[in-house]
Amino acid sequence: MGETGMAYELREVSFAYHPAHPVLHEITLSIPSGSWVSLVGPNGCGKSTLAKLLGGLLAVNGGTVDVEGTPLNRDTVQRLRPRIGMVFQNPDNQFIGATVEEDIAFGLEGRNLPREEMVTRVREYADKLQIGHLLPKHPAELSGGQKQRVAVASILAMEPGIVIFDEASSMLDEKARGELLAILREMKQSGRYTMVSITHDADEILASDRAIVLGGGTVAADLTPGELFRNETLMADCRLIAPYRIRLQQELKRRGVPFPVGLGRVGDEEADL
Ligand SMILES: Nc1ncnc2c1ncn2[C@@H]1O[C@H](COP(=O)(O)OP(=O)(O)OP(=O)(O)O)[C@@H](O)[C@H]1O
Repeated sequence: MGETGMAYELREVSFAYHPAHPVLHEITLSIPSGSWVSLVGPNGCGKSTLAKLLGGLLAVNGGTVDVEGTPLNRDTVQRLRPRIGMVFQNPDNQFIGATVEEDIAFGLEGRNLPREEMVTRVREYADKLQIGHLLPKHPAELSGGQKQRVAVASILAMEPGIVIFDEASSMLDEKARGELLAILREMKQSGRYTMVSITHDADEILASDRAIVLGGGTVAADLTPGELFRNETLMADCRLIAPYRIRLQQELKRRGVPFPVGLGRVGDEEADL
């Protein structure tokens, strides 16, 4: 039931939409069960492509993607796909049902669950995502943030071992983005999910365990969020802006001013900024 998340093992993964233009070249990478990885990099470097390979929406041209020791391929993809949830950028494109309740139930319909269990599960995940009161609503009645919470509820109701967020918060306002981040943090804390998020949001990166920087079709860097934020070249390449407190710390250090006690630091790894 995905109680501890499912691990990824990528070996020399290559992919091209057109043979003349390779996008990813021999990527080797481990994502341990229950960990949360941020995938960052310049525009067009292949983040979404890698997310689709991880989600089984695209097939590799070379190498292997193992999910919990099973290679993701034509023979296994049907079985593994329901264990891998994906949340995309545009909340409108993900709504399938006529109501929130139908939308969350939709993915469960192929599972042959007894009707009562299905209703209980829809209610359980709607409550977890604090959208229980929205169950009878039509998508047109919801805000972008509410629609993204429905998308997450629909996926979590399937009890996946892996959830991939592809710029899931980028179309949301600041409040909704904060709410989605709180959900991601809770998911991480539960230990039930392995998570991959493609994001430009510094707070989201900071909340993850590790940042993988894609560049030149391969893994250009694999480091902690603190290390990434300290690396001004990588930050600029990836068009990322560090969280405010870290920028403040850096600016004070540049000017030789000690960081004021009591302002708090962002994670232990920032101690030597
Ligand atoms: N369906 C497609 N057919 C052909 N080429 C594609 C397709 N999708 C993406 N590409 C190309 O593959 C490369 C990688 O695109 P991808 O969307 O994976 O990058 P990305 O890092 O997610 O970009 P962004 O940060 O702009 O979202 C780009 O050069 C893009 O133009």
